[in-house]
Amino acid sequence: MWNTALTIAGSDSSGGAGIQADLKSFAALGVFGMSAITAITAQNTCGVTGIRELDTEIINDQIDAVFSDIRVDAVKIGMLSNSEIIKTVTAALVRHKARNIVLDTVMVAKSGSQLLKKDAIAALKKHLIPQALVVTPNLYEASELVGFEVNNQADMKKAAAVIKEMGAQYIVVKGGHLPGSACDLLYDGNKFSSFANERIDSVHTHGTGCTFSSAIAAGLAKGLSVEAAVAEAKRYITMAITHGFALGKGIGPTHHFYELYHRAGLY
Ligand SMILES: Nc1ncnc2c1ncn2[C@@H]1O[C@H](COP(=O)(O)OP(=O)(O)O)[C@@H](O)[C@H]1O
Ligand SMILES: Cc1ncc(COP(=O)(O)O)c(N)n1
Repeated sequence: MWNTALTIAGSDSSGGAGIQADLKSFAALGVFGMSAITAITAQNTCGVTGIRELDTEIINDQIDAVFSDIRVDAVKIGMLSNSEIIKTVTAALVRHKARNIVLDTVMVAKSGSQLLKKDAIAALKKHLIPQALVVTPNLYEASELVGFEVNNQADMKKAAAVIKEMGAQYIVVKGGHLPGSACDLLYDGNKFSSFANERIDSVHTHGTGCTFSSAIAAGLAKGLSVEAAVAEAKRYITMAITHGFALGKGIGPTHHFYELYHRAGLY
């Protein structure tokens, strides 16, 4: 019997981030992946050259089609683009009593393009964050959510507590953009746990946030606790960045082959 995960996110034509990174991560971690596409981006390793948001009817229909037929063990949410899409996705997830929702608060691509309209941040806070089991903001996203700068571990703790108040059950503030070790902070409302790894000196980090949040969803789909799913996702993203590669002329993608290594006893 397969464990399943649904990604609700944008498409990245270059395959490094978005829906494509999510499905690759699910497959590498042994989970059957499904998708509901919110927006199509024309994108490569150098940047985003076009965005088309899908209309909310077809977004809703994709989610309904999956839930009305298939057991969904976890849901990963990525690029949502605007507040109407946020409201549609939230309503569908509530209607279907979706479990194990991992919300990656995607706002701006590493190459600089806006993937969530600024005026949609309020909708994210009001509608979707309260439905999430785990929210995974990076430093910039955490700061946009809470309204103050998040630049160090102390700020990360303060931000996690504020996001917890918004209604999420667990918060992982990602420290990938801090100098020094790559240290993420998990907060469950009571205690903080750190997940740290040596920083990998690589420019090929296109899709790291997508990969990390999908790996958490894959762990939850397989029945792991949140702590164990975050720990496994941290190992997975570290390997995926270690083996990231120069595809194209810009920021290359992470590499997804954890399960093969794992099965071969190499990791
Ligand atoms: N150079 C790096 N070396 C090791 N881990 C990294 C590196 N960059 C990011 N990470 C890790 O990748 C995950 C995604 O983080 P981050 O890059 O901060 O997110 P985002 O893609 O949303 O900006 C986190 O677990 C973070 O610690
Ligand atoms: C469709 C889509 N979703 C998410 C990201 C964020 O990924 P990154 O921050 O690595 O650019 C992206 N670039 N494209």
